[in-house]
Amino acid sequence: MIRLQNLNKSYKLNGRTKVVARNINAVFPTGISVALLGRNGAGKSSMLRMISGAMLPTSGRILSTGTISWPVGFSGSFNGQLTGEQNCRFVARVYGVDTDEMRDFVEDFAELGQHFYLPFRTYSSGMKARLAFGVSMAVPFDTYLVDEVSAVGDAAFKEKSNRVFAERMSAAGAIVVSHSMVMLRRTCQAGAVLENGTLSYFHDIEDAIDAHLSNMERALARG
Ligand SMILES: Nc1ncnc2c1ncn2[C@@H]1O[C@H](COP(=O)(O)OP(=O)(O)OP(=O)(O)O)[C@@H](O)[C@H]1O
Repeated sequence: MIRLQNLNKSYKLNGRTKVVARNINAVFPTGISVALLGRNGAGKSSMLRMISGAMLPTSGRILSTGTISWPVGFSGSFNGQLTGEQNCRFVARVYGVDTDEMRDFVEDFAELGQHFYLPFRTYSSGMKARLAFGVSMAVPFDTYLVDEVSAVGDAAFKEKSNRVFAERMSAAGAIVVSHSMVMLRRTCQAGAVLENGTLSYFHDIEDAIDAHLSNMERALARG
């Protein structure tokens, strides 16, 4: 369970204040995949960054009874001088995963060939994304945070990514940000809608999508 307690977050930019969380109190239950919906700029990525611990709220707390991933597919923490394989081993040690198992899983999943043994800085963006997705899936978290990663690669690779993610979801939960309702319907049972700093939680993904679409229509009508 992830509990947001009196959560506030605002940014100050060029003398203007943007509020993305206004005294939010909410619970994301354990073992459920929740879509995080909201219009562009509503604060979805900010919310995921706060839940992952990468960014602090302005005030309030986020409490969790289980482990939470970094945003799935995020490759910003890899060391460019280390090979893909060495980065894997490093992450395995940090998260207490068997290093050989992690290496074998990621090598097989990411399909990087010899690049797996070359420095990460030499990778194409697709290779980086494949390594990052593989490493994310190799660590068993209670909740995975997913920010708009439509799987990279060809159709077969996408199919494999979806399959592995679905396997992880059988024993874990997720908070998923995506503008694709197809992807969210496929992945999530529940939904939370962020609008003007307020978060509304819906146990049924369809109710969340309805609320989100209504917000979009209202915004369009306002111009
Ligand atoms: N570091 C920052 N400094 C100032 N403003 C920021 C910062 N990060 C985000 N913002 C602003 O906060 C708001 C929310 O951004 P965020 O990326 O969390 O929204 P989002 O819902 O994920 O958007 P999108 O759907 O467009 O990806 C936006 O108006 C953005 O410009």
